[in-house]
Amino acid sequence: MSATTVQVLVRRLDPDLPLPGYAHPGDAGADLMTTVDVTLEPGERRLVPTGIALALPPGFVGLVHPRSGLAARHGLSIVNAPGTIDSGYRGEVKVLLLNTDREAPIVLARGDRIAQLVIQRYEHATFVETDSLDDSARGAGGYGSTGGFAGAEAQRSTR
Ligand SMILES: O=c1ccn([C@H]2C[C@H](O)[C@@H](COP(=O)(O)OP(=O)(O)OP(=O)(O)O)O2)c(=O)[nH]1
Ligand SMILES: [Mg+2]
Repeated sequence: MSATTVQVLVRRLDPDLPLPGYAHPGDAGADLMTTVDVTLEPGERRLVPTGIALALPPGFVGLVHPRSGLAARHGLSIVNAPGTIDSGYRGEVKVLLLNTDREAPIVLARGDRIAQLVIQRYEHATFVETDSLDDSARGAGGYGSTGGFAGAEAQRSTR
């Protein structure tokens, strides 16, 4: 079964690059490209233009996610992952890339696919103030209250 589709108007600010596209029919993310050549030194971050501006319909949000292949192979990430593209935003979509590698620079060329845009529906809440919240199984437990990973437990027991 394929996903439902929503029409999104796109301005190509850089007409020589293609529209965002899905690599496979079942993919959640449409790949975004850099319009510029960029070299990120180890630890460096850079706001990179994608050459597109969107008009997402009301009730939809665009989330800019890293690409896992570039993350695994080169350490390329996104500082604010996932970036939020509001439906009212008409400016250029940009990606705040980060080279997490400690040693190697990451060299990107114009047209390289640097991130992926996931388009989702969202809800707006009405925030209703109250003095007490109902009980739940989790309660106020968080930040590792259910345990960590095996290595962390082993480290603790040897201290
Ligand atoms: O990765 C991103 C994140 C955001 N934006 C654009 C679209 C978004 O609608 C706008 C504002 O983003 P956000 O609300 O995350 O940033 P802010 O720091 O809260 O800025 P603002 O005060 O403009 O809301 O910036 C991008 O192009 N790429
Ligand atoms: Mg904001």
